[in-house]
Amino acid sequence: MTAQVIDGKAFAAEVRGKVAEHVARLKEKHDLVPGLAVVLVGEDPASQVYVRSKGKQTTEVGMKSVEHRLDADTSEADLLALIDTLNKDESIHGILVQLPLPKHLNEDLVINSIDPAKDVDGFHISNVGLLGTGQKSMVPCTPLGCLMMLRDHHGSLSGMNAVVIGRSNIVGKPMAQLLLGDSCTVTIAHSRTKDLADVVRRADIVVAAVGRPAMVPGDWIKEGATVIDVGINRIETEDGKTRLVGDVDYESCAARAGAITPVPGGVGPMTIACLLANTLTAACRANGLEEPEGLTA
Ligand SMILES: Nc1nc(=O)c2c([nH]1)NC[C@@H]1CN(c3ccc(C(=O)N[C@@H](CCC(=O)O)C(=O)O)cc3)C=[N+]21
Repeated sequence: MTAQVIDGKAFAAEVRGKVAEHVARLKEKHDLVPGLAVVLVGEDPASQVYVRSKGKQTTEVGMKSVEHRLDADTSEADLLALIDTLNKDESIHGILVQLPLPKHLNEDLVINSIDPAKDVDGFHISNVGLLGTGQKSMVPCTPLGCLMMLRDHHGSLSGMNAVVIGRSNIVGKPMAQLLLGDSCTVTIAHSRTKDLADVVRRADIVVAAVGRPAMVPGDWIKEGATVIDVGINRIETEDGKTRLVGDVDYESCAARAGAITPVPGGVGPMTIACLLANTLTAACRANGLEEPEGLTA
């Protein structure tokens, strides 16, 4: 079998098209422009990749984009003061603080100071609790993007065996919650999981989110399974250049899977599209307006 390639780049463009349409309607009918503020502290390289396309795409769909770049040695008090200002700013509906933060800043404290209604990353403890209990929340962008691709490919996910490799708060855990919400039988595997190969071999859906280049070989994949590769690892090639690879060994996994997301061009673009979708959702909720369909969990 050769896997169908799930084109995240094309799907993300479709999602952005829907967002743009809805944004245009909000502007026309309600004179409302959704606004997204991104706060970047210091110069983490992974965050740079992300910020590059993000501001451009935000304005492309007709939303307001604000960027706050702070020095790496910014104090916690100063960062909290900025978040407080953004919380109170009615033109801002979404606030994203780029992670990781420099070590002297308490990440949990900072994230939990964001107004949960503006927490477009879905990382605030209130949103985590709402998602975990099946209530309306802001859903983390990467898992939301993965869910959209899975729903698009399969229709219903009900009863499928899903294995999530990775237990991070930003991908693994919320991904598992979303799959559970769609009635999958969910296993969360991680670095200490015994017989990981056998666990993965049972999966109809494999979501790899560990951050280790090509750590899932093709012979772990059940024939016909769907493989969602969340990893974005920059590795050095023999000729001294760098290249992006995922957490799964693409060639060997594609040879066995029914469908697979590539890296780049898979989950990454969907993450940004979902950030825009979440900002739109937040703006609608803040104004008591109908939410866009198919852009939330
Ligand atoms: N609070 C917070 N929320 C985040 O969502 C967040 C963050 N902090 N910090 C940094 C990471 C990184 N991240 C990426 C998203 C999309 C691509 C993406 O679109 N990648 C392209 C490739 C880009 C390239 O070519 O270098 C792709 O996979 O096709 C990459 C990285 C979001 N992050």
